[in-house]
Amino acid sequence: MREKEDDEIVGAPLLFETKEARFRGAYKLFASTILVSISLILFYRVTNFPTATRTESWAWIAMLVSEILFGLYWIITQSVRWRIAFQSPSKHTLLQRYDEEKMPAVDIFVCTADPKLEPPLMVINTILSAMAYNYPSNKLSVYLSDDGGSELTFYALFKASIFSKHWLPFCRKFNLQTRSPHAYFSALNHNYHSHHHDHDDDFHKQCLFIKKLYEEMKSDIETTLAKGKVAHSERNFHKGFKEWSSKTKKQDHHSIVQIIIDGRDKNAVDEDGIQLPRVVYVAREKRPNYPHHFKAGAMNALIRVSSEISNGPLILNLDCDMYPSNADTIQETLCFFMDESRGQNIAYVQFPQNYNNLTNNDLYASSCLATDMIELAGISGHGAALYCGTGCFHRRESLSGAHFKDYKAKLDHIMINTKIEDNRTVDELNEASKLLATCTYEHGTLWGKEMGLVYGIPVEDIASGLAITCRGWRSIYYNPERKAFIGVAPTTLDVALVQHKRWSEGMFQIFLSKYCPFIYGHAKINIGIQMGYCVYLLWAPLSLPTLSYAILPPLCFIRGIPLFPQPTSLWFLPFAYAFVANNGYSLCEALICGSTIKSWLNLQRMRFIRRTTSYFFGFIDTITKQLGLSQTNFVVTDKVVTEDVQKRYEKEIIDFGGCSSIMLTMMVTLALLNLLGLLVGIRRIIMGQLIMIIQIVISAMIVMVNLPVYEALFIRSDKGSISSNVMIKSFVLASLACFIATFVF
Ligand SMILES: O=c1ccn([C@@H]2O[C@H](COP(=O)(O)OP(=O)(O)O[C@H]3O[C@H](CO)[C@@H](O)[C@H](O)[C@H]3O)[C@@H](O)[C@H]2O)c(=O)[nH]1
Ligand SMILES: [Mn+2]
Repeated sequence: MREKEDDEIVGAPLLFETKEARFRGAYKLFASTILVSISLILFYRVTNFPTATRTESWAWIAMLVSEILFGLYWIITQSVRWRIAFQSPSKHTLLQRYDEEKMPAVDIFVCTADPKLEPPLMVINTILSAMAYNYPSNKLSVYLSDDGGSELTFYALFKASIFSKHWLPFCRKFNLQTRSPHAYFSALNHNYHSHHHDHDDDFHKQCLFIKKLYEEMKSDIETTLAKGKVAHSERNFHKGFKEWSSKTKKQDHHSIVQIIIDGRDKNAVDEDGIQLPRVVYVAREKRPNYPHHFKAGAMNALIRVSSEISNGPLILNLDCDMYPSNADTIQETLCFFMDESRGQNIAYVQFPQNYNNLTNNDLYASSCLATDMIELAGISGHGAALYCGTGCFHRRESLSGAHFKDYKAKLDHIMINTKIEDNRTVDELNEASKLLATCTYEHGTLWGKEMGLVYGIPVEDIASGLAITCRGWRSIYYNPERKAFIGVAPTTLDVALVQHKRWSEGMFQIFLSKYCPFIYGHAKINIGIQMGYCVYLLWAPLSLPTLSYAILPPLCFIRGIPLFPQPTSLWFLPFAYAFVANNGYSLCEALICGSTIKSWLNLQRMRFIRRTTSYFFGFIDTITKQLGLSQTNFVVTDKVVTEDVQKRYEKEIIDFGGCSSIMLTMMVTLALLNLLGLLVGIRRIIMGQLIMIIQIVISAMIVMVNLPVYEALFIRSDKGSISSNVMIKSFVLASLACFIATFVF
């Protein structure tokens, strides 16, 4: 019987196809020329070592070390450009081959951490779009993990569960693609007339009605939020509110599990009489003396709680600010997992992160187009994907810690639903689940080590993905034409830098920990994957060569020390080539990926600022943590913006407001130093010291990138500009550096 089934599948269309990018040969040729120029640069450094003064020798050594580091990093980045793989799933083949009965149940996890930083309205928009997936609702369960332990969030979720009774039928009836009410209504406001339902009277009426319901819910939630507590009259509508008392605090409360919509309840239906998906609120127990392991802890509690309630074999993990924006994503993803010949060893399918609030030229370079279209697909070419914490579908088994070989031994079926009929009441299920979400539950277990997400690293996602890959699983990166998930990008420099500091720090921590891909992955994953991971893990140390390139050239101008060859010398060529080829290539890559020249320039600015601030302080903090001087933290990014900030953001004016003063001081000091260097350098060139030309170009580039910094220092006076306090500090520091360079060394 079994054989016959296999026979039928042989020769049948595949559920997904993998294609490799073209022109790889040409690229390899081009990359080799850069490699040659890098080697020549290093050769030049070693053979032309200056011995005249000690200062000169030290400066030279610093340049040599920086160039070695840049060179090594460049080699690492080649791994993700070697074998770029694009995936194309075939939803139609899937639907032809499997009927709904055979499809696996999907548990969707949404994490939120604080009702002030992450507005409940945003959270429920994500929940509502997840509930509205075009998928049999008896197979969908949506879990909200609330690390804020807030009744305000619970209230919003409860309200959303009522609104969903209208929203879901509406989405179905008019086959909406965007199923986040907020996103849908905002888009509708912008281009109502271009909407194809324009003349449809029925649509028009219903749309107005639903919109009114949404507005009412929104205003209820906002009023409650403003009051800071749920009104007495409202509390009577759900017994779940009893879980909160005046003593409940964010970091000190018992575990709360409330099934708000019970997927088995025949009365839990929408306006069309169709079953609603299950909705569960979870706030794991928090106590002051117990570490809660941030998002990783929340995810692990959800894995356990959901296994008790629905136990879907597939898990979709979302941040509260990432809403599903394509109703068919689950089916597309199933093409990978359910492919008969290649699906069994896939642990997870990761989608890229997209944002709906980017400015025309992506002011803070949040979109990472080249990363999404090329680099991540480049790791995929080696058979793995980076798990990025959101927009990722996991096989429950692999996420929970199974090794592929054990899994294979256990079952050779494609995803099957293992949940057996459960006759327990909602209250019984709530109580049973609560026990899985207590502070002590994990004591003496392998949770956070070999089971679930890994603890102790602020980018729990990357480390966990790596651990899963090393357990023998493959993973897929899929970047579909129509965006699958859309989130919120930072709208101030501060948030952008804090986020990158956490990332660079967490990733470097992975590199230094036992999870270092070269060691942990040795003999388990191929070298392409090991290197691919390191493209990101090494952001923090990359700050050091960047800083020396930003500091030494201007200081050496002042002293009159040349660091690069004469423009008339042949040695000038490899430097010039490496510079032009790298930047030219990066620009082409960006343009091919659909970016504009201006966005590319913004990316260069943000890269410079990130490397010299976020990554540098990330580096320092990682080192102090290694020495045991401080502890891991997870600074949740603020997703709320004031009108003032929003206006500046829309006008693409950099908002320096709120920036940590140490990061700002660093930024301004470097900007001033290079401005000064440039002026002195120009004087030297005029005096005929042509040898300074490369140094001048470097400083000139840094000055160009920093134009908005000078503007914020000397011209602007709005709230997003730089305070005089920081300006004075930076002036003193920059002058001190010049003074030391001139007189001390
Ligand atoms: O104690 C915590 C802290 C955070 N979160 C949630 O984690 C998510 C990510 O937090 P956010 O502040 O938005 O961080 P980002 O920098 O935007 O997140 C990126 O980086 C994180 C790792 O640093 C990944 O976990 C995320 O998926 C990825 O989107 C949010 O949904 C939070 O609610 C928790 O549930 N509990
Ligand atoms: Mn986020």
